Amino acid sequence: MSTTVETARSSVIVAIDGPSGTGKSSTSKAVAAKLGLSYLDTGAQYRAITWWMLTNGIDVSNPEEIATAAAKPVIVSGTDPAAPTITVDGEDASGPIRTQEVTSKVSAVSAVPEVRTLITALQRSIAAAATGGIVVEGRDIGTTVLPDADLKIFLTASPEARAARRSGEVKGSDLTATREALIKRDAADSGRKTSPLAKADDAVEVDTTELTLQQVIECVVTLVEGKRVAA
Ligand SMILES: Nc1ncnc2c1ncn2[C@@H]1O[C@H](COP(=O)(O)OP(=O)(O)O)[C@@H](O)[C@H]1O
Ligand SMILES: Nc1ccn([C@H]2C[C@H](O)[C@@H](COP(=O)(O)OP(=O)(O)O)O2)c(=O)n1
Repeated sequence: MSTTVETARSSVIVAIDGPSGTGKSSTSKAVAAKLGLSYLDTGAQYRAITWWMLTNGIDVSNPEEIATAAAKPVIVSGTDPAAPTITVDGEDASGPIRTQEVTSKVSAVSAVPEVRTLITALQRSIAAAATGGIVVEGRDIGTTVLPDADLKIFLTASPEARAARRSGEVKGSDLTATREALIKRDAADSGRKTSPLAKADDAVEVDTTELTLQQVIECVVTLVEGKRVAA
């Protein structure tokens, strides 16, 4: 029997954190699909609550207003890595959560402690329900959400590489502006008081600057399989 099949049958929990554009989503989805695990994009949940705030007239520059409204939207994440979904109050939010407006406001909304408490509880319940194992990606998964994860990975890459990857996704985008926006968001996410973007002490750091996506996927699959063999 191959180790891949054995791994797929274990209920391994993998936490993948890191700043924007390091390859968390692409890597997590591919690793989960390859090993038969569920997949959770926690950034999509913070984007979803931000989108709800913006479309419901909440002043997102006012943390008290955000805190008061935080429990109102019902956010549901589908965890199939081949077709991850996200709905807010039953409505498909996968498109609207990727707009520039949401991207520019998500750090402010996700810094509010009441928002984090609610979303963290949601993430833990999804991970607990994934009896076949799960790959969860975000900013504070290894440090706060799932500190007992079987494997923690912290992806990094140079700001230049990350900006080039991100601008490659949007036709006609300005590389310098993309780089500046990434650095600004990283600073906000790393500098907030409540569970900031950080590497857990026991996380394996993988610098993806000079690696292809395929190489990163293979590296993480090998690390997951290593955990399975060691267990
Ligand atoms: N190692 C890599 N080399 C080149 N491009 C990559 C690499 N990893 C990811 N990408 C590309 O960079 C973009 C951002 O990746 P993504 O997985 O969304 O990052 P994150 O979730 O960390 O923000 C995507 O278009 C993806 O295909
Ligand atoms: N676990 C998480 C995941 C995301 N966030 C916040 C901070 C991030 O800037 C936003 C958006 O995350 P997302 O992973 O979608 O960001 P990118 O794919 O890197 O653009 O959400 C968070 O605070 N904690």
